[in-house]
Amino acid sequence: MWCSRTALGRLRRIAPCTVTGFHRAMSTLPKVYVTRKVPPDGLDILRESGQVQFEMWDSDEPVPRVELLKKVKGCDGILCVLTEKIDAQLLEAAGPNLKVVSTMSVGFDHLSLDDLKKRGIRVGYTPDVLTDCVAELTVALLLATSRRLIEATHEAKTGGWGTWRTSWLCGHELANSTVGILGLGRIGVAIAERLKPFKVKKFIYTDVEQRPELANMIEAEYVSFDDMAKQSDFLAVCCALTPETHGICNWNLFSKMKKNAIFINTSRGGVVNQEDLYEALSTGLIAGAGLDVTTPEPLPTHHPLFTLKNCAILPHIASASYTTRNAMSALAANNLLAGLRGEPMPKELKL
Ligand SMILES: O=C(O)[C@H](O)CO
Repeated sequence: MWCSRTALGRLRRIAPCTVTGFHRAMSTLPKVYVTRKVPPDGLDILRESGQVQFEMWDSDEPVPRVELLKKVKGCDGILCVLTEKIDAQLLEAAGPNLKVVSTMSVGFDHLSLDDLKKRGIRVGYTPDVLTDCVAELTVALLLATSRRLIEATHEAKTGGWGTWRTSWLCGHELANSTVGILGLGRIGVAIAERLKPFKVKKFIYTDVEQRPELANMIEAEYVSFDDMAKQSDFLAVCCALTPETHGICNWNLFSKMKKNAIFINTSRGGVVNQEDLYEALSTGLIAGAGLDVTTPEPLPTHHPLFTLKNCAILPHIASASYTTRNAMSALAANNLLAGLRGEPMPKELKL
């Protein structure tokens, strides 16, 4: 249950899947469209601010594109989630009033930054508030993959559990291992901090440049991309999806990795070439993969990756705790309001 002082019931429902703020009648206030039912803390902030009139797509399903294009017309601000493409077409539909786009996500690959910049539209996002939650899930996924937990519970439930056997369901342990981090930021550091007590021998990282301040926090050594591939027993992908990182985890990477290596991705599916990953997993080139993100999402149930025992797939839940999702919605609302007031946002993306 969401931790909230204000339930959606306190908002006025005017049509299926649409909720408006109390201030809608005061038509001089900036107009905002909220593209998804967001957790209550953010809604409370918008409503109690008295600074905006807002309308929300009151559903857990994405707003249809046609509806979205209609609804953003004339808006001063948009509060969106990662499933909405904020591109030239949408900005054109919104028109010249649009000043702020606030996304309830740390990732921003769904935003066309060039088009936003060209139009002088400011962008808010939600880093930091989800770091602990994402790091926690990444560690859980890494352990579930390396110790084959999903396979093991399946065996136990479906009669595969015979007598105790010497090498049945053996996996790989963290003690004395080398953990590689692809893209060292706040989340990479938080993952390493959580893994350290498991007696990891060495942390290494690679990035477009060295990050000494962050690296010092976890005593991580900077290595080249190839060396990270060659040395890592566990490789955690933590980089943002950009044109530079698109498909960066491909055959070139997997073919250099150790046979016992475990590949973990909780960033974006687009950084991985999934055909190459399938090949690497199915031929034993690497030992296993844990994915919280895929392309597309949802990944169709007939996708070949689902047939592999050594591939654990989660439905993009890294930030899914009640506390974190509420904090993300509150930060997204505060970013939006600050942007509309023309003030610095708590977390603004520099364009
Ligand atoms: O970008 C984000 O915020 C995550 O992927 C979803 O929590």
